[in-house]
Order: sequence, then C-alpha cells, then structure tokens
Amino acid sequence: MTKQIQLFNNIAPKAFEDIEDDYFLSNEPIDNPDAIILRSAKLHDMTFAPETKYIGRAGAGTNNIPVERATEAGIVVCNAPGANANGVKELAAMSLVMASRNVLDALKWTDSLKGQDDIAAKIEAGKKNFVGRELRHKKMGVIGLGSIGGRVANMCIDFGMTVYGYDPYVTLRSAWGVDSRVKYTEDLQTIFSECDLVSLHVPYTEENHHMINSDILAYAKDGLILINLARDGLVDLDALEAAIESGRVGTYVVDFPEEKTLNMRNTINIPHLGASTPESQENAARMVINQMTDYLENGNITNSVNYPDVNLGVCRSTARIALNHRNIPNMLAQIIDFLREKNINIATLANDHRGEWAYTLIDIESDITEETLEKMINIDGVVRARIIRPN
Ligand SMILES: NC(=O)c1ccc[n+]([C@@H]2O[C@H](COP(=O)([O-])OP(=O)(O)OC[C@H]3O[C@@H](n4cnc5c(N)ncnc54)[C@H](O)[C@@H]3O)[C@@H](O)[C@H]2O)c1
Ligand SMILES: O=C(O)CC[C@@H](O)C(=O)O
Repeated sequence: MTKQIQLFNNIAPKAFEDIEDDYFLSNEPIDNPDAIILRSAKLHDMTFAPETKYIGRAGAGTNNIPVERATEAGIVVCNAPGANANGVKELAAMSLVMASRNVLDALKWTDSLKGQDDIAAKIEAGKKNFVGRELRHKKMGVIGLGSIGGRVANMCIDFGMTVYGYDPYVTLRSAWGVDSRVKYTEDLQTIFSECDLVSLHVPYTEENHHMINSDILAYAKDGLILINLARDGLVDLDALEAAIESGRVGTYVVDFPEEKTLNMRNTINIPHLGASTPESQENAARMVINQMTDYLENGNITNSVNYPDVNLGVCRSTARIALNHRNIPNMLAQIIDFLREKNINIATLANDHRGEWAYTLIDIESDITEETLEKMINIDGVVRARIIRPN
C-alpha cells in the first residue's frame, strides 16, 4: 500500500524523486500519515495520528518536536546529523569576519551614499570610521564540538587563531575530528575569560536554557564578539543587553532574531540562514528520507534521538516484528515466551535500548497474523508492534 508522508516546510524535492512511486508525499494535511518529514515547523501542539510511526527532521535541532510524547506513542524521531554542518560553518566564517571588520555598519553607510556626488572621495574619507580587526592571532572559543562546532574550531585554526573548545559531552567520534591544536577546556569560564570571540554550537535543551547568562558574561573580556547560530533560548537576552550596554560584549551575531535582538545595539540579526543552501537542504532531506524508507520498509533505525539505532538489514525472512517498548526488566523474556507459545520460530533478533526506551527487531520463520500481533501490543511495556514483510 502507498505510504502517506506528511511534509512540513520546503523539503528539497530532489531528495524524494526516487521514491515517488511507492510514497505519497504532500504539504497539504494528510489525516493519518505513516511519517512526518519537516524542517523548523513546530509540532508541540500536534496530536499524533495512530499510523504515524516516524518523524524525520531534515536538519540537526529537534527542539521543535515533542520528542518525549512521540517516544511514548512509539514514534521514532530521527535527524540528519552533520548534513547541514558545512552550511553553518560557512555562515560562522561570515559572522566572524562581519563582526570583526564592522561590515554591517559599513554597508549601511555605503548604501546611504546613494544619489550623492563624488562617492569615491567620500568613501576614501569615510572608511576610517569602519576600521576592523583581523582574526589571525585572536583567541576564539567554541562551545559545543559536534558536527558544526568541530568544523568551526578547525576553520579557526586555519585562520591562524588560538582556539579553545568546550564540550563536556563530546563523543569520541566528534573529538577525533577536532584539530589537536584546539585547546580543550573543561570549564566555560576559561572560554569567556580568555577569548576575544566566542561561538555557540550546542542544541537547545532544558539544561542549556540561558547557558549564556550574567554569571558567565561577567568573565567576558571587554568587546567580546559573541556568535549564536545555534538557537534562541541559549542566551539570556536581558543579561546580554546589559553586557552590550557596559561594553563587555562588543557585537552579538544571531541567526534567531527576536523583537529584543532587533532592537538591541551592536547586534547583527540574520534570518535563520545557517542551513539555507540547496547543498545543506538536499543533504539533510536525502538523509532523513533514506532513514525513513529503511524504517518503514525494514524497521531499521538510524540517527534516532529517542530510540536506539538497531539494524537487521533488508527484510528477507518470512516476516519481521518491530517492537517499540520500555526498557524494563523481563521485557525480552516476555516477548520470546509469547512467540514460543504461538509456536513461532525466531531466526534473528536485535535489541538495544536508549535510556528508558528500547527497540526489538525479530525475524521469524513462520508468518504471524495481525490478530496475534495485536496481542503483542498488550505485553506490558510495549507501545507499538508492527509486522514488516519483505518487498
Ligand atoms: N542556524 C542553523 O540553521 C542551524 C543549522 C544546524 C544546526 N543548528 C543548531 O546547532 C546545534 C548544533 O548542531 P550540530 O550539528 O553541531 O549538533 P551536534 O549534536 O553534532 O553537536 C552538538 C554538540 O554540543 C555539545 N553540547 C551539548 N550541550 C552542551 C553544553 N552545555 N556545553 C557544551 N557543549 C554541549 C554536544 O556534546 C555535541 O557535541 C543544533 O542542535 C541546532 O540547534 C542551527
Ligand atoms: O532547515 C533549516 O533551514 C534550519 C535547520 C537548522 O535549524 C537545524 O537545526 O538543522
């Protein structure tokens, strides 16, 4: 049966041109979609339809999705890690240069010369008002050393900067990608007390809410350039405004403008352009569309933010059972006992957990009816049970 995919936002059409025969994809409302693919649309007020089992974020941040509610409904939420990291890194390069070289004010002034006489002479006379500083030999702080932060830190090494990195949760994989010349620090204060420029590349979570606040800004060097291409809510804007007024923060560059930042002095407001390139959009959309088809057709999970990644390859057995369940004692024993009672032989089984949740894929050697599957949903702790048959 054709699978129904609800799209939100502009999802790069090239990403789904190969699957259009088997899937119906639409930006118009679909009653009971199998999956949702989105960019920045906010799903917090959405009631999930019973058939919805997958949400794919064609990007990095998932704070626009009610992940906990989705998990309890047995919906796997995945993102596209790293797919748009180069796009954001390049915008960070622009932000560093734009802030250090006074480019925004200079452009506004140049524009104001329209219609005047002797523009060339006026420019030569006026340019002294926009003298900036070079990045080379300056100290750069990078907060968050994941896909984007790692690239930004390495780029800043290439600019000839002294780079400090802070990320208490960095994965081994990310850490391997970071230039060994980046000075790793375990406290945020060092970043602010040492650096001339600081760039934020962390997700917005409850824990990271207002991580840049008056306490940490108190350590900043005068004239700090602060760049936030990560999310609103990470920076306490009242504290930032006070730091700008006192001269502690020289320039704030933000990709998530709000009324307050639009009215704040020395602030460069960018209209969320970090990933607004066809390259990033296509990368991210392709990644989530591939992950989605593999999940719907084979039950395999890749790049999930709420369930573990589990993979049994292409479904070639008589049938495959996919179970989203709680990570509680006796779960697997109950599942296996259930199948044994039904005289269903297990060919292969894969199971893993992520915090309080787990996922099990079971290839079976005899068929299973929808009625029997229904009974599996009644096993305590199971929130979704699905049968997958080979294509
Ligand atoms: N402007 C844009 O268009 C755009 C595009 C992509 C991503 N983003 C934002 O950038 C964020 C980072 O993206 P990414 O692809 O690098 O993600 P990522 O998951 O690869 O890296 C995030 C890193 O932040 C670290 N981290 C988390 N909390 C931290 C904290 N309190 N202090 C220090 N480090 C912390 C994590 O350990 C991880 O290494 C996204 O979550 C998203 O909010 C914005
Ligand atoms: O899709 C976009 O334009 C932005 C995506 C970005 O915010 C992300 O978190 O990946």
